[in-house]
Amino acid sequence: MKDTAHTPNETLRPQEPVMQEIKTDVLVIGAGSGGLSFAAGASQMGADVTLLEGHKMGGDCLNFGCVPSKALIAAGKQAQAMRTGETLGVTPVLPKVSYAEAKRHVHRVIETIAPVDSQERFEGLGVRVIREYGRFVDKETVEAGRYRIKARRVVIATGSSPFVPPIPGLDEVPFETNETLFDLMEKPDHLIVVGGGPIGMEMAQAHVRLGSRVTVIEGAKALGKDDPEMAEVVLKRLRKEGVEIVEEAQVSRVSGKKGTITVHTPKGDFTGDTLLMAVGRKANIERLNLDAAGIKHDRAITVGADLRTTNRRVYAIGDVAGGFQFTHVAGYHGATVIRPILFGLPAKARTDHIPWATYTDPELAQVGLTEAQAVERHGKHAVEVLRFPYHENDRAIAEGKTDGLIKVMVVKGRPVGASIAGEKAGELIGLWALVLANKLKIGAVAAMVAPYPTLGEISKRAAGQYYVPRLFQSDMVKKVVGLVQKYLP
Ligand SMILES: Cc1cc2nc3c(=O)[nH]c(=O)nc-3n(C[C@H](O)[C@H](O)[C@H](O)COP(=O)(O)OP(=O)(O)OC[C@H]3O[C@@H](n4cnc5c(N)ncnc54)[C@H](O)[C@@H]3O)c2cc1C
Ligand SMILES: NC(=O)c1ccc[n+]([C@@H]2O[C@H](COP(=O)([O-])OP(=O)(O)OC[C@H]3O[C@@H](n4cnc5c(N)ncnc54)[C@H](O)[C@@H]3O)[C@@H](O)[C@H]2O)c1
Repeated sequence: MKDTAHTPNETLRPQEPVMQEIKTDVLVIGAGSGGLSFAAGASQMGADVTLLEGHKMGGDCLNFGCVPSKALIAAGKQAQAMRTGETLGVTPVLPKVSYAEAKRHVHRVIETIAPVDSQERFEGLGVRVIREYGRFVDKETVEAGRYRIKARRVVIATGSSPFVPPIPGLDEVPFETNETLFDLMEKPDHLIVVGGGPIGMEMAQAHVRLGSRVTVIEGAKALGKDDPEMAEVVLKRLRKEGVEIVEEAQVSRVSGKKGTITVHTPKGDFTGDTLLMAVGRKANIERLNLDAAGIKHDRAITVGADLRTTNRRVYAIGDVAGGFQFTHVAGYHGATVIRPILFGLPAKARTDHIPWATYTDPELAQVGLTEAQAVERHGKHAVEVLRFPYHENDRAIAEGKTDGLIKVMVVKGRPVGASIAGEKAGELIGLWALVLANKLKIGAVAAMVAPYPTLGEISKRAAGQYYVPRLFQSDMVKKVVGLVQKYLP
């Protein structure tokens, strides 16, 4: 026998990995929308940045979220365009849909965008990228694989994962989440979606358009985070396209097996061949060992408006910080913490100017307060609600996209919120996000000249409503005009 020089103890124990120490200005944990935004900015401004990613570069948005969902929605939109158009003189046809090809489109879109979020790109920017999960071992040290990292500041950007509720029977049936759905290559015959939030409704419409039967089971109200009047515009269209939407139907039990799955609710039992769970998110905090670093958390990490945790050296941004869960919010958080971390200057993240959009057709978009929130915050008498419908917009009429409306909530001449349901609502809300971000008066929008004929004119027309009672229904204005006309040469 060869070599018996080691002790018996050593033979039993695998060799300890040699820990490599790293000292860095900033350690970023998580390479999703938030972590990457921060890392790109901080490294280009001269900071020594180390970035940990345990799974895929780009995080949820690129791999399992915004990007694949919008790509699949695009396939559904194309199929729907072929089914419609009779009123425009174009004979509709029944589209031949290859679900697998639509999914290949999804994967190609991810691959096309992936280089922007890649390890190579970030290393090119000077970021030290380590492909490991990180966990705190004390207040200023994080371990990741064979690395022990000490950082002056830490940014936690570990995002969120699909929340799977403890519904009886769910552990015994196969189900999809946003992490598996985009790899499913076989078209569901009957997709049961549990959860009528943005994920559920976007995927419900994409699937019904691609030829699946779809039932959405919602425990409360579908699209319940939006203004109900605006949400109804979308729900009406989805129902018209064949999506069955069952509201106030909290799922009590799930039963069945692969291919035949039944969801039991107080409103009845619903059976399909594929189940998608889309009932919200849970923050990715389990692996972080937050207690070792003195970082307070409940379901998400506790932060103040400055995005600082209870450990003063550590910040939390994006989905893991609770609050709004959107890619643009994660990016905004990343940009916000650049100031304190790189320059030692104070910075606070605002929430009053954050827009969001749900990419159903028609789209649903919001910034600031909804009508109900504005009334609750400012009182019924202080809030003026300006409205304008799509069916009075010439471009919408020309294109046959007349479902929808805009509502703008104004307090003392300043918009505090805007809601749009209709064609390209996600694009149109940008103007109102600018207004709210800069606390502009409604007059700024009324003074804008919008090109004719554009959907964007709905914003100007809504703003114009502010002046209708003040100019067109005012006895005083009429008196002044009468007087001036009397003496004007
Ligand atoms: C189906 C779907 C559609 C969506 N559509 C939109 C949309 O259209 N528009 C929009 O604005 N938002 C959308 N979102 C939300 C958006 O994806 C998230 O808000 C965004 O990705 C959050 O970014 P983040 O940086 O906080 O986290 P993530 O993007 O989730 O990134 C976190 C990263 O951290 C990594 N990580 C976790 N723990 C550790 C650890 N301990 N160590 C190292 N790495 C770790 C993860 O692997 C992940 O890569 C959608 C979400 C879903 C699920
Ligand atoms: N277009 C976008 O920007 C976009 C798209 C998708 C997701 N997202 C982000 O991802 C987040 C998560 O989306 P989501 O749709 O999973 O969550 P969500 O929390 O917005 O909606 C989940 C829905 O599931 C319902 N629900 C919960 N438990 C249930 C049960 N047992 N039975 C029946 N219904 C139940 C809730 O009442 C709720 O309406 C969103 O809040 C959003 O921030 C954004």
